[in-house]
Amino acid sequence: MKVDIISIFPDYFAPLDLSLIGKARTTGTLNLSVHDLRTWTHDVHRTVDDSPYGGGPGMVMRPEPWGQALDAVGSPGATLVVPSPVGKPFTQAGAHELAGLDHLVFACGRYEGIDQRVIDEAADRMPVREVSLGDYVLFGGEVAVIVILEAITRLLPGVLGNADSLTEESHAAGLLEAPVYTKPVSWRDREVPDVLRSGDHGRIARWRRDQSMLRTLTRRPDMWADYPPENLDKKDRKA
Ligand SMILES: N#Cc1c(-c2ccc3ccn(Cc4cccnc4)c3c2)n[nH]c1N
Repeated sequence: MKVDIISIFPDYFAPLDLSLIGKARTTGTLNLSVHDLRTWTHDVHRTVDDSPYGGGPGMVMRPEPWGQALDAVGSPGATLVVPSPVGKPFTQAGAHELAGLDHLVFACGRYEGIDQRVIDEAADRMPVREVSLGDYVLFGGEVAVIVILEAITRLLPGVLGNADSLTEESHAAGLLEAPVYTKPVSWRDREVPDVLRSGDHGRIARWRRDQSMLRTLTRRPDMWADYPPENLDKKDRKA
């Protein structure tokens, strides 16, 4: 997968050299490039923002640098992903959709956002996905791109050592994950549930499914209302 990120803070993405994303870059699974939007400015101050038409607080990102950046970085198979407070909520299903694409271009806005004409003009020549991480306001899109890119990269072939980690993932099945435990078996007078030490894999699977359902019911009634998701195999539908 080819990924290009355009930002006025390219150093924000230094963490993407670490851990499993860094390994995915080294192995070639992820072909990631980060670009400084100011590359496409031509004034001495390398200006990327200006005051908003119609007045109002803050500044807006100018369209010209973005237009030239997308011209330079885009490709016939590219999809533009724009983190935004007004975007569609980003979900695991959205991560799966993006993980199946060949080329993603992430546009990291700042200030009060990017001139709307950049999004509209881009949509005339490529798919555009405006996505939001949640109902809170960040300073810009960079943190969202790191989150989105991590969710996507986990789904790419060969990135997660144990492929079962993906197939057993509860979010994919519309539930929250069950609690996890490791050694020691007793810690500060708290014991690992006996079932997890029973060696009875069927019983363990049922316990984990029950815990996932209980957590989802009590913590995420919105998810519970949609459970089971349409995409769930019939074999997984039994309680
Ligand atoms: N994804 C996502 C986001 C953002 C987000 C993303 C991109 C930009 C670019 C600029 N801002 C700041 C800003 C813009 C408009 C009004 N108020 C503040 C951003 C916020 N905030 N919250 C999320 N879940």
